[in-house]
Amino acid sequence: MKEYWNSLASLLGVLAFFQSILQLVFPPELRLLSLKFLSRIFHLFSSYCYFDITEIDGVNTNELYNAVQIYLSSFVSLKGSRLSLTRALNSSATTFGLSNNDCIVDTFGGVTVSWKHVVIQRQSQTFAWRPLPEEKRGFTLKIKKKDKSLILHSYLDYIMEKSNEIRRKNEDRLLYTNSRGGSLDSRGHPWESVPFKHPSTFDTLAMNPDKKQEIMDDLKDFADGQSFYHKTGRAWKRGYLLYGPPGTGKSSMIAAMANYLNYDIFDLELTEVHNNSELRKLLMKTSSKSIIVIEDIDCSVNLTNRKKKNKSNDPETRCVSGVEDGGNSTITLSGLLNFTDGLWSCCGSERIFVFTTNHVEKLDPALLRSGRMDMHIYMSYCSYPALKILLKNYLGYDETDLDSDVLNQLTDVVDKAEMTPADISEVLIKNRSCKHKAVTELLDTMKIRAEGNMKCGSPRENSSDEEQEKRALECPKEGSGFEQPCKEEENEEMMK
Ligand SMILES: Nc1ncnc2c1ncn2[C@@H]1O[C@H](COP(=O)(O)OP(=O)(O)OP(=O)(O)O)[C@@H](O)[C@H]1O
Ligand SMILES: [Mg+2]
Repeated sequence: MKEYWNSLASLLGVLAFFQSILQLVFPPELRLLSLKFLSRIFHLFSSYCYFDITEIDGVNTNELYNAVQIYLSSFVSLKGSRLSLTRALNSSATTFGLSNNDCIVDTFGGVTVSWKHVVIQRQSQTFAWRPLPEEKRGFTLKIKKKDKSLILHSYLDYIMEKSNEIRRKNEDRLLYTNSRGGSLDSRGHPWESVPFKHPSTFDTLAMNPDKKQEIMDDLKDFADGQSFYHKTGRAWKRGYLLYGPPGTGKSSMIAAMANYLNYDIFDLELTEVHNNSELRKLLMKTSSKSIIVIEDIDCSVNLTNRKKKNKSNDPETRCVSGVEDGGNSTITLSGLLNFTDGLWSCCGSERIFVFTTNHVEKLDPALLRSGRMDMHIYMSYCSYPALKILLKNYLGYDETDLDSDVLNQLTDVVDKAEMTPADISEVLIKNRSCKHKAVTELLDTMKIRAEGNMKCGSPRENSSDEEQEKRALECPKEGSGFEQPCKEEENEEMMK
């Protein structure tokens, strides 16, 4: 060991000697080159090697940088002496980080490695497609040359895995939005995020318990299904279509799904996306273990002037939204389908697509076919089993807490009243300080609604939930978001 230090000291002495000679002999421009050359020689003899992990790799964010930061923050608070502390807006967790130029030592598989956080000021920008951060940040990993293969193969994978685990466990999950349109922030992200705090869970969701259990089982199977999807050659993704009247819990269901699986949510505002390539970029920037949501998909469809301009007979190339200007600034249905189904949909894994609509009959069947939307979930008006959940949630009431006569009346009227869980919640919240009053007022409201429905003829009288969807699938063009070109247009096409 002593010998080693002696030889290192003499090598450094030689380097210093050469440097002073260089300063005397060489002009300044050659000095830099010669120093680089000497440092190469030094590294050649050194038993260490170094890896730089920069925050931004070209134009993209370096996932490894983020992973290292999260991984180190999990134990840096115990080992480090000078730390940087951060807390995101609305976040409930404080994050520890290494300060500028500070080092920390870690061990993996009996091997010791050293991490250094390097922050340097970026030179003033002359021209850039997008503003870059003022600082250039990165980690330098220092390891012994002989440990290179262990560290590069196992340690970095371990860090990625560990950081994902930590992120899921400690960090608030995030709700992302693309409200900024397609523009990127200084770190190259098209999505903005806030901590996701929606309290809805499957316990609080009022719906038929069997249906609820079926959905929960399906989600669990999906989340645990890595090997199944791999074995069967399927992309590890799943699509759910939630449809039903307003206030029946579609958005609450999405929140419950995210809370159940511990996934982030990417809430895609389709009207902010200008064309297919922007849509693809947004998709590429979503992370694994996430739910990608398009709410009210029928309302994202802009039919203005579509008949005149869009003459394609192919339903999959019709315009979905945006202003048409020769095809460059529109999203086509095929673009949307590729988003959920095509090759690009497989960049990343373990992702769930959820579309919601109040009018399933307005959707193009291409969107509904299985493989795209694997499960169609009808969120219905409040049924008796769902009412029981609401009474438990808001009043703490079980069936046994209710008078048998009231119970019978509720059972009798609940379906006829066709009230949404949102309507019922309103009555219960308003009277929650007096439980008895809450129940009687709810019963009265239900009776009035049921009577009204009897008089006017309920829109649902002649069709069951499933029938509604079947009808929509059988004659999708009526009122569809993707109408057939009219006869005149068809003739024009044929003349060409
Ligand atoms: N099934 C349900 N279980 C529990 N609460 C519900 C349910 N449906 C609605 N609610 C209550 O009503 C409110 C509105 O529900 P939500 O936003 O989930 O409805 P939605 O179906 O998404 O409506 P829209 O079609 O207008 O988007 C929620 O805040 C929730 O408290
Ligand atoms: Mg909603």
